Amino acid sequence: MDTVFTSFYPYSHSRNSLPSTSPSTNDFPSHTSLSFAKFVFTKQSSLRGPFNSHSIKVRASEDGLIPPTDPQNEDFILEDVPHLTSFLPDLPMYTNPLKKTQAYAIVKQTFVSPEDVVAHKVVVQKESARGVHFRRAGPREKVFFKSEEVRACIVTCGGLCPGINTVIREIVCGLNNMYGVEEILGIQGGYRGFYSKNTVQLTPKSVNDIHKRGGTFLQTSRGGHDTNKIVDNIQDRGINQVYIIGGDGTQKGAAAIYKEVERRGIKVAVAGIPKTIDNDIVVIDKSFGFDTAVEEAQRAINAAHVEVESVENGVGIVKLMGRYSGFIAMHATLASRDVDCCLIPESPFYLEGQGGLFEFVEQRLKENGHMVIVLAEGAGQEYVAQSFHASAEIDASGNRLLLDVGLWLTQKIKDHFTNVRKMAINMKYIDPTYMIRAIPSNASDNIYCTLLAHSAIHGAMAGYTGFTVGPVNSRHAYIPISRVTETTNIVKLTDRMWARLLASTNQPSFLGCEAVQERFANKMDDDFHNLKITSI
Ligand SMILES: Nc1ncnc2c1ncn2[C@@H]1O[C@H](COP(=O)(O)OP(=O)(O)OP(=O)(O)O)[C@@H](O)[C@H]1O
Ligand SMILES: O=P(O)(O)OC[C@H]1O[C@](O)(CO)[C@@H](O)[C@@H]1O
Ligand SMILES: [Mg+2]
Repeated sequence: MDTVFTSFYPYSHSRNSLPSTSPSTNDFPSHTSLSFAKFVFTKQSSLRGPFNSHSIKVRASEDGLIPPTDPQNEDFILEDVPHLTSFLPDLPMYTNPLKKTQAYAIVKQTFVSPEDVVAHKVVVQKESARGVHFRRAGPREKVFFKSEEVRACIVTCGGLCPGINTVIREIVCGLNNMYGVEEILGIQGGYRGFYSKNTVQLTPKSVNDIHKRGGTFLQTSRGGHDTNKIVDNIQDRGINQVYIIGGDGTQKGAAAIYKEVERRGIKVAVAGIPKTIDNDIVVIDKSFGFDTAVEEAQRAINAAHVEVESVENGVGIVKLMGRYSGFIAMHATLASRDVDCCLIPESPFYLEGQGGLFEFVEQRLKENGHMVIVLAEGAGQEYVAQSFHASAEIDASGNRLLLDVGLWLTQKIKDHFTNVRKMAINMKYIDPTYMIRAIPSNASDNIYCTLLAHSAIHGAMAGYTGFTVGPVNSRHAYIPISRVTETTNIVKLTDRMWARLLASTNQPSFLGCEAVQERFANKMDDDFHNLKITSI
């Protein structure tokens, strides 16, 4: 049976208290300097997901490496992030200047222990395996950049999201105030800005109040990722820390940049900060700006409710963002209490017949005289495509462009009640799509953005690269980029949250129809997401 060894400590216990002379020699273990690292092991059969580049896989018998016998650590997995020393083994390291800064002068425990890890799953049973862990984010005692040597850049890609400007501001202010970094460049207009636009110099002064505005101070774009041109540009400009803010597509781009940097063997730390209004990035608890968007969605839902309760047989439809993941719609519905029915991409629905949407609308109109439907933009796309005979279009990044399910549903309900039921209804369709993401972040998202920015800075300064930061069970962690791009976060219909929504709205689950049941059965397995994407 294969045994998997994972490097656990960047340096051994005895080496944690390194002399404060700087630069010190690098004693980071490379993949081969196994004697410095403590290993934990697990049986390969118990592993889920791919290994990142910092996991070490060896056959004990082939390599003659016998793991320390530690029954306590059996089944403990560290999904570690790459480090610059894995391809630049002789990099010098320095004492972290943080302790000398105003902010951290009296902090009791300034540095995160290299032993600190964050558990992926916190609900366990007595007999559970210890499972997957990520390296805890935060400042390290030793850094791999001298402050005056750092030349950082920030880029924002993909769609907007509340809080992007806060992240930009806090990267600039954090680098400057905590590490004394002066050279920070803004890459304008997304990935293509690396090679097609001039950079802007970012200072704490120039970004001082950008967090009060929505959007991105640096502008954004889709498409235009050309890895070679980007890395050429990074080299030409002497950039050695790259902070990349964006969604799943952006993180894939960040992984490609990291790999090319590693191939060229240049000292450049690549840090990803996950951004997605749809909350569709896996592993992390929640994406920044999500709460703000849900809050803003309340205004649209409230408007719909006011409109429909003021007329006879009022039916309100509110369309919210959510390409493949219905989190915004689900959370906005749960928060509002004015919503009668929530339709999301993950949950199939049908219109006609017993247990269908038309029947439910009629029932609610009879009971209450009005009703509100919240609709995620990605819901029911296959029906809309059939009705409109539309061909698939994609954006510059290759994302499928969605058809307007809100308009489609509005028309379907109108037709049904006017022509079939001969019943007058008052339809109100509200489409606040961009309004919920084009606003500044709320108070809690602002704090969250600050933590993300700081975690990214500490990680890059400590020499980590090819990582994404984010909270895992409320603790910020460094997560290998590949881990957050391999799959997409979707609402699991089998989880209690969706059951809570159904229990709150008392809407039909739409499982009465045979065709839906068949699709639902397919969706229940882990491949649901892939099935969904290809089927629409
Ligand atoms: N597989 C990939 N490899 C390299 N770059 C990619 C990849 N997918 C997307 N990108 C690049 O990442 C950038 C953003 O991608 P995309 O438009 O899909 O937005 P996103 O980051 O997923 O954000 P959002 O959640 O707002 O859609 C684009 O410039 C695109 O070219
Ligand atoms: O900004 P664009 O290109 O119109 O894209 C909108 C899409 O971006 C997102 O906000 C994030 O992926 C989706 O919810 C939405 O479908
Ligand atoms: Mg995306």
